[in-house]
Amino acid sequence: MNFINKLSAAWTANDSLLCVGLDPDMAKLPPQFQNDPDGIFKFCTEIIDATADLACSFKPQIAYFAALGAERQLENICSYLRANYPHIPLILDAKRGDIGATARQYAREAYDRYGADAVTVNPYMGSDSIEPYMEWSERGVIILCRTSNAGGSDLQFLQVDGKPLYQHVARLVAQKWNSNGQCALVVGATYPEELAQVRAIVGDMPLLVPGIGAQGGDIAATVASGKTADGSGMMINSSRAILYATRQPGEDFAAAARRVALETRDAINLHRG
Ligand SMILES: O=c1ccn([C@@H]2O[C@H](COP(=O)(O)O)[C@@H](O)[C@H]2O)c(=O)[nH]1
Repeated sequence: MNFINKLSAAWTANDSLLCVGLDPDMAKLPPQFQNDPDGIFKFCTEIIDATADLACSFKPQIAYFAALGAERQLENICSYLRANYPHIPLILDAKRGDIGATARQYAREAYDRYGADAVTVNPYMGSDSIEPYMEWSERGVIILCRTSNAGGSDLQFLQVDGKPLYQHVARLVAQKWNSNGQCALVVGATYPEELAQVRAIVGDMPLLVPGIGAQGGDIAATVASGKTADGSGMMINSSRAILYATRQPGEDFAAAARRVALETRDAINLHRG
């Protein structure tokens, strides 16, 4: 099954637009994992087991693994996801961007090494930097459009022919790059007005929407701005707010993660119509 169909099936199966982000920060892990050479794997797989029935996707952010030399643990987490939850899309958040020959290696890393259903990429280097990913025609290519950080405005808001650059990216992807129907866009929940603009440009294209939870994006405004006519169309990501949800010392981290994932999934669903 291709990425878009798998995502659509997961929206329905789990009645969820929630993407659970896997950003394991060693300093924030429960103490039992901190000196364990397999601690990141154990932490992430417990989070996955606790939230898998509430999520439409999982999104490991590669920097949290690479910074610690923990790529092997990321490989094992991806294998675990594919073996135990093959119906839930795995999105590798890598934000890659390079010339075609190098991009092909990044695509191999995401799709072959990690077995990701989709990978995030940066559009700044243009179409030939994106084309290698398209050769994996069943996999998704998720392109940065209007990112959730304040500094995203420095370039993404530059006016080009009377429109902000992020709108040109949305139009370019929807009208040209998405010829095989495998593209999605990243649009931050912190900018609901721009999210609505992107939705108007791209029709039903899926959007990866980070920025709720720790970044403070408003769930009601996000859903109202980004949903498609059938009340879906988004993978709304929350990472730290779920991973580090314990409120009291001694509280079980996985149970706390499940509690927040459930609250978030249900808060999103309240506004889907
Ligand atoms: O515009 C973007 C693109 C990607 N991200 C990534 O999403 C998560 C957000 O984590 P939280 O803890 O929920 O804030 C993280 O992996 C970012 O690298 C983003 O935030 N904004």
